[in-house]
Amino acid sequence: MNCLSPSLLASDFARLGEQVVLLDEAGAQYVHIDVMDGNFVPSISMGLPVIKSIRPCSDRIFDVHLMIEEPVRYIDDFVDAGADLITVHTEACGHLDRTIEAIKETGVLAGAALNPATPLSVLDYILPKLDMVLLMSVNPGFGGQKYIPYTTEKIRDLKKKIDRSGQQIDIEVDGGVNLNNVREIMDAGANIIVAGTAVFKGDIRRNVESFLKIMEQ
Ligand SMILES: O=C(CO)[C@@H](O)[C@H](O)COP(=O)(O)O
Repeated sequence: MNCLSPSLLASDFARLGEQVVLLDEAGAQYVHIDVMDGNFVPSISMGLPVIKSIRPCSDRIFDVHLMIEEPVRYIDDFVDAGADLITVHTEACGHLDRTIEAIKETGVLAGAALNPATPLSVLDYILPKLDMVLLMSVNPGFGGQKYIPYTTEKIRDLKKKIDRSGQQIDIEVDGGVNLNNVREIMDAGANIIVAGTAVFKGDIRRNVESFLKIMEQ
């Protein structure tokens, strides 16, 4: 299924709850929540209390992207706060298998994220355990960056790898996605689209509707 996951990093934090309701009403299927620790990535964004406070605003999938070192320490806390899908970075886990197992034990969906320059081979053995692979199409840490063009080839390669495995694993793409490049990204094989600036800049409802229209074609 094709899904839009607007990134709250680009939202108006003073009106966060309202904007989560608006995304839901406009039809976005996921809510993308970027958690940054100032260590794995340079920025510090939002964390557990924020997720807990917006959870009552929407029943949509809370897609929690952990850009933190050794996320295994906090899996239960993010599940308790309301995460439905937890994605950890392959580069941030000393023991990726243990971390993915810890997510799956809680019953929520498990994703692995790859920075732009990280090769797909890191997924070779772990792929069957994943519900989703997140390909970063910018270097993580900031919204509003430009899509890195070689990501499109990486999406195609990942799609082939997943098809060969015979499993149903989602491909999420995150960073610099807009109304002009989303079709190309989906044609390459992505089915979950993260968009921050392109959703929150201007008329949020109209932007979500425009994405959904292109994504259903
Ligand atoms: O994880 C990140 C950045 O680290 C992303 O989720 C961005 O927040 C996407 O923002 P845009 O590139 O769409 O503005």
